[in-house]
Amino acid sequence: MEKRNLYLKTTPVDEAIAIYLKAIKEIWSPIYETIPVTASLNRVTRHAIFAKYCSPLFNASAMDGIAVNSEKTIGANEATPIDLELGVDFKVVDTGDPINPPYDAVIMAEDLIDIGVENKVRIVSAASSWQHIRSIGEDIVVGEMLLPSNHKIRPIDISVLLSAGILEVEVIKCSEVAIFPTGTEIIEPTEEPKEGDIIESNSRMFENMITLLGGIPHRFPTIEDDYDKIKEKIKEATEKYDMVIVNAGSSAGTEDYTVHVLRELGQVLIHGVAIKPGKPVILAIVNNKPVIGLPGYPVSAYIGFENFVIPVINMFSGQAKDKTNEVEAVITKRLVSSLKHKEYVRVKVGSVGGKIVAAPLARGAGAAMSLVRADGFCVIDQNSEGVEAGEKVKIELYRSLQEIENTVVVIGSHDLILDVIGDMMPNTHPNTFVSSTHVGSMGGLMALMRKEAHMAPIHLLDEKTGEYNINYIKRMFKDPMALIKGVGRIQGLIVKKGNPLHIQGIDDLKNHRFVNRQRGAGTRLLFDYKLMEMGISPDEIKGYDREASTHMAVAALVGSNSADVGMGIQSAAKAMDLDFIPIGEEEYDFAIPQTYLDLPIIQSFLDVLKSEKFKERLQELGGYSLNRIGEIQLLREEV
Ligand SMILES: Nc1nc2c(c(=O)[nH]1)N[C@H]1C(S)=C(S)[C@@H](COP(=O)(O)OP(=O)(O)OC[C@H]3O[C@@H](n4cnc5c(N)ncnc54)[C@H](O)[C@@H]3O)O[C@H]1N2
Ligand code: MOO
Repeated sequence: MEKRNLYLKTTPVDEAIAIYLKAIKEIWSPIYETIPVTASLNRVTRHAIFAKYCSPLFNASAMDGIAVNSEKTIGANEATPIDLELGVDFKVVDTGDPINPPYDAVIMAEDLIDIGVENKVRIVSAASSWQHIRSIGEDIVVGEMLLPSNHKIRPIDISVLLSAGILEVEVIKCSEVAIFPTGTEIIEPTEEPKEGDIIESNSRMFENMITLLGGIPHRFPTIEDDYDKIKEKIKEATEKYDMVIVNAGSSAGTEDYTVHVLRELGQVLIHGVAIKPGKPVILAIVNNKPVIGLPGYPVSAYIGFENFVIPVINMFSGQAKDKTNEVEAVITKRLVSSLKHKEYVRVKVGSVGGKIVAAPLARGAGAAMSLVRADGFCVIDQNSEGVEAGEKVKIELYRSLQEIENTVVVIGSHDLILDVIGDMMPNTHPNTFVSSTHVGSMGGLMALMRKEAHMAPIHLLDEKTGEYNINYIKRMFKDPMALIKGVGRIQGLIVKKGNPLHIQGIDDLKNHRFVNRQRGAGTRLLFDYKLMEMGISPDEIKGYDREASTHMAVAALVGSNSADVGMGIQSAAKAMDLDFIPIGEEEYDFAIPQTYLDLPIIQSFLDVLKSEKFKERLQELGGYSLNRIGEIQLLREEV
């Protein structure tokens, strides 16, 4: 067997970065360059910059009107107006025109009275000297400091520098960063993937993160898992660039060569940091340049970049890391974390009834969508074993609090209609958003009880009455509740295209591989109801205990031949190009406390739900009936 890098010890995050930055400081000194001011946006000044010219450059009229000598206007009033003559007593000026002796004041055009005599105007109040004149140097005086050293240049700074006669500026050179994806399984996004292939995506993320930081990325083609090739490319890059990122191959796989190459070429200061995701980070110095190995999983790669690449680029550009926006929130789910690492849990954040709540998203290092969906991170310190549901936690937010407050928090059963509403809301009602988390109908009602959501989309069949939703809400809630009617959904069996196993109904499931929904999901209840009606025992269904958590997940399992059949909605089958056998129609509605009904964001949500455009989009998806959509049913009178 080939050699693996089994690393038993990981370094705490703060210690790792301190060791690394200290080592870089010893070998690095900043490089400067002089560039035109016009091209200096976001660059960082080396020295303080002082004005070469005054601004204004001369005494200038601040208004359109006439320039006068104020002495000649003394005594003017309604009873004793004064008439002034062009060329003798005044000169016509526009805003910005120079004002020179004998003139020392400007009267605005609208304060002049036309007396019908050519070249004459009348005034009925005196002008004070220097009125409506911007005097020389009023804004900027020669020699004044315009910008300090180590200042990041903004658009207004460029304008002021130019006004003060500065054409060039000495700035810190941008860091040029080489990026190397590695891995024999990695293909270009334009190639057709075969089994085992992974589409290259991380280097594009790094490239853009570097650009946002003001660096210059140089992204290279993927290097296959070949020791000598990796070695040659890294060595070459350290001769040309300020920093090198090597992606993947950082861990313990038999083809994870990065750390061995870096040990041969230079010095590996750290391999393995107490961070999750992101553990196998490598911090090295080769040829007096920092070389960072980031793990291959997208979330690990992102978090590794945030924690280790950003501090180095910021050090190079003399900048501190942007302060993260921190808020305190109540965590909606228990999070267990090991004392072995600091953990970055991605969360969705909402503001419900004056309380900020954070719902954890998928924790896997490969779950890139958790980063896309997240509003922030809940960072669990290395010395903490986790947090209990309902505990207060600190969240590093990367959306504004205002956006969070304008977001309808929807937790419950998933349906594609939530994605459609989420897509439409910000367009039809600017600055309003929908965030939806999928935990099944019962999970949604529980979240509503804990006041962690505004509404819960549910489809819960009462097995006794055959009625949907209402009884569950009445039974569970003391507070006055309402039901916003949603859609009728046709539920059925999702089977492969062409239905090769000739499945016609629940009767036919016995010999096939079934995939069920999770306990508490409405679809699961309907399935159990149907089994009961038909007198079939769950034991007779192969795969009854195999659970998927969304309709789309069920469809994906059938589509990939990992299951023969599953129960779900027609739109999921359609989206995956599968066949569908209808079993029954269910009511997918929104449970909501009555107190939230009048909130402006809920009103916007209702507007979208009732709009023609929304109905059109659902018709395109198919599988829905829309007779009562948007109707509000109050379930208990308010007390
Ligand atoms: N026995 C052990 N195995 C693993 C350990 C460990 O401690 N012992 N650590 C795990 C952890 S934690 C992580 S994180 C991963 C990181 O592994 P590598 O950095 O060596 O990365 P690969 O194995 O090459 O790839 C992981 C995954 O990411 C995909 N990938 C790689 N490059 C890209 C890219 N440019 N764009 C998109 N996706 C990429 C790759 O195909 C894999 O699926 O190791 C665990 N294993
Ligand atoms: O460090 Mo790995 O990223 O935890 O999965």
